[in-house]
Amino acid sequence: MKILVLNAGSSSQKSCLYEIADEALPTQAPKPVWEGKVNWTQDHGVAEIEVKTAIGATVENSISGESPEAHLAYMLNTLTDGATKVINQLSEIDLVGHRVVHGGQNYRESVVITEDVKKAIANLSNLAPEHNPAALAGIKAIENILGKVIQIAVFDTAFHRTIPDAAAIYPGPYEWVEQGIRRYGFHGISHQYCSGRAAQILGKDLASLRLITCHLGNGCSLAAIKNSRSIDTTMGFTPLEGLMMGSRSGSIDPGILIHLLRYCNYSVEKLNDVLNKASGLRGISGVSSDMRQVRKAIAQNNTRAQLAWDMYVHRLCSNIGAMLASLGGLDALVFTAGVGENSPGIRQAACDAFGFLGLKIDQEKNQQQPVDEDIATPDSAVRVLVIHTQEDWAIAQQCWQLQQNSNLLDF
Ligand SMILES: Nc1ncnc2c1ncn2[C@@H]1O[C@H](COP(=O)(O)OP(=O)(O)O)[C@@H](O)[C@H]1O
Ligand SMILES: CC(=O)OP(=O)(O)O
Ligand SMILES: [Mg+2]
Repeated sequence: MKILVLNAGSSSQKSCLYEIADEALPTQAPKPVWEGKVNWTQDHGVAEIEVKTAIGATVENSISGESPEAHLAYMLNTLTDGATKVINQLSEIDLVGHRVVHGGQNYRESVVITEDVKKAIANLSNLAPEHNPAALAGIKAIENILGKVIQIAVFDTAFHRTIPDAAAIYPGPYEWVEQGIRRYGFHGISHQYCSGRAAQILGKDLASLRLITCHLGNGCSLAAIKNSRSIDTTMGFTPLEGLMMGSRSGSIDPGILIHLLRYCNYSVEKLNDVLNKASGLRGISGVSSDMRQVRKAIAQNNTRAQLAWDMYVHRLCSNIGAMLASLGGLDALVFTAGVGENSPGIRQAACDAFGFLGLKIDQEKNQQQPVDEDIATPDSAVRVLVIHTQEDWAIAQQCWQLQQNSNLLDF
């Protein structure tokens, strides 16, 4: 079965094609046969397109002008044409899976995308303005390019549906609960994938483990996982709550918002832009939202970059502490996503703060680009894992499973 996955971000569309046997899922993520990425981070209107295949063919191009949909069409065209051709026709694709960040109250599991589902994703765009519109654009582009193929939405909020009310409800007026103003949590596809992979690496039953998964990418969140379920997380009603992130503030005193609106001439739009795009590492360092650039600036004695690093670590540690309290103990701390997988310094700083638990990491292993590895010392009281998150594979698995359960392809 051929499953195409689209992972929409605010400034990129990543995509990959998996070929999976109809009979059974492999126990570990296979290499996608084809991977494509459209990046819109450069100048306005310029799309950088990168494509590679499992056998090493690549295509790189930048296109100026034309619509984002035309850019996606160009990327998908490389599936059937040129050096990266892996299939003869797009109609060979059986299912298309999409990462959809916000599923709200009604979508707690993966679903086949219908007109109603599209409307719901559009309505939830208010709550995930950087993410849901991009997913919807991907869904519409696929409709136009691939016609009637079955599309499936896999929600980042779904894994967190098990968070108990005491952790999920905000202490505002009770009407908020009735209006759906509660914590949903995000990065669920990644937190769930990493929890399963952690159990595999440790050779333990997932249900027996208490885990904290630290998804530290552009967006950052933690999840507390017990009995195979998410029981707490740091993101909330929107992906803005919790940790300090690349360009998002994470949690701040809501009184600041009232102050800015009342006395500082802020419009709601400006507030949204500042909190989502001009805060976090970027806002404090004044350098970049990218941890690599912040590190470089620190090496050049940039004091604001150092402050941004220190704040990031402080907030990471205090939130790990909060997850620890929800779990009542810890078997493994898991690091994943861009920063979690690639920054030994962040891992070291977070682990040092929990040395009092008897948690110890092997400094050498920590430095050596670990992938899906336990980097704790043999005598550490808590295991420490670095796991390469495979959101796209997790989405493909969900699509495969949904097809198995409901024979989608027989209709
Ligand atoms: N070698 C590295 N060292 C430190 N941080 C890194 C490194 N490589 C990537 N990153 C960080 O990872 C971030 C992107 O993480 P990623 O999980 O790919 O994000 P997303 O999927 O949210 O776009 C970058 O902004 C950068 O800060
Ligand atoms: C939900 C979220 O914050 O996603 P990302 O990290 O991809 O921006
Ligand atoms: Mg990501």
